[in-house]
Amino acid sequence: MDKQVTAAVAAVAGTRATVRADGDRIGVVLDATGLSAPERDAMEAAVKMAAPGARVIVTAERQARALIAVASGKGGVGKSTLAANLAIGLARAGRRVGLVDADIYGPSQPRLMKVEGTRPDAIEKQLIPVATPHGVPILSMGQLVAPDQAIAWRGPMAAGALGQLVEGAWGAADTLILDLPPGTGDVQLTMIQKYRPAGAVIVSTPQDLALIDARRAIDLFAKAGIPIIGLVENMAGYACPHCGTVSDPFGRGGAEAAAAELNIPFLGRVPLDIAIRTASDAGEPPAARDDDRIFAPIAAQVAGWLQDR
Ligand SMILES: Nc1ncnc2c1ncn2[C@@H]1O[C@H](COP(=O)(O)OP(=O)(O)OP(=O)(O)O)[C@@H](O)[C@H]1O
Repeated sequence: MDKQVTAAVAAVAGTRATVRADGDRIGVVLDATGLSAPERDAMEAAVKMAAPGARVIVTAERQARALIAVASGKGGVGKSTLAANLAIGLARAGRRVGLVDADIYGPSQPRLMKVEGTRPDAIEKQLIPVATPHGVPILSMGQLVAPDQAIAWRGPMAAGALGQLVEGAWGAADTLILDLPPGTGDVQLTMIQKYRPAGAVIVSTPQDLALIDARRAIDLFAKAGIPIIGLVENMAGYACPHCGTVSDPFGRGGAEAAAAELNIPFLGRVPLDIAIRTASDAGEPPAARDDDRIFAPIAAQVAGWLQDR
């Protein structure tokens, strides 16, 4: 296909346009979801200019897009790591996934997804998600502010910026993973109420304290009427970097027992493994590897949940 035409169309319509061969003509499918009639007409005209003679089809159905919140009761438990790996795992399981990094206090998805330093373009103020090498486009708070700038936003500002991310030009994505800020304060509650995720995945470490925090996170979703998809126990057991043996310095089974007690599904354990940290820091989350046996089963359960709901 004519690469120049594809590039010219992308320049005016971003990810809203899909260019394909249509017999001996070129066909462009334009997703006008969310555009006003004048905006849609203007974009259609621009695409026709960019691809003279092409058949342009404008679609505007609302995508049935499921938003999945990844949350934790406190910071540093591996919520962002899980969100990145879950997004990649779901994409590998056949879903069209986008990743929204709403962690205003420590947006780390650009690094995890290997697009550090990128900034999203915008069309008519709508942000265009940034493609990543892992097949999961992202929009991150980290792309909207300088990396070393402390983000101490008040609730309404944070919610406004998050709106721009969630309402980006996600095109055909059927699933959005939302990496929430840690904690259970007003910022989180506002976000949950405003964007009403289809379900939530809670991340906790095995320690009692983290579990108490996790219970608070579960409570927050329960209050808002959002179903809990399940609990993931991170840093569960220590994987020896030399022999691979997993030991349990913090005990074993606490999170699983807590999940049973709270009547929510237990989605699995992720060991504390230096390889997970180094791979994630290098922008190569383990879920992107064919031999991943840790995140794939967790993603499969979330995919199953999405299918059955
Ligand atoms: N299972 C694991 N094994 C080893 N290191 C891990 C594991 N999970 C997360 N980490 C590391 O722990 C650190 C914190 O993880 P991460 O940023 O995902 O946590 P978070 O809960 O999102 O934190 P924050 O509160 O800053 O948003 C990172 O350096 C990450 O690479």
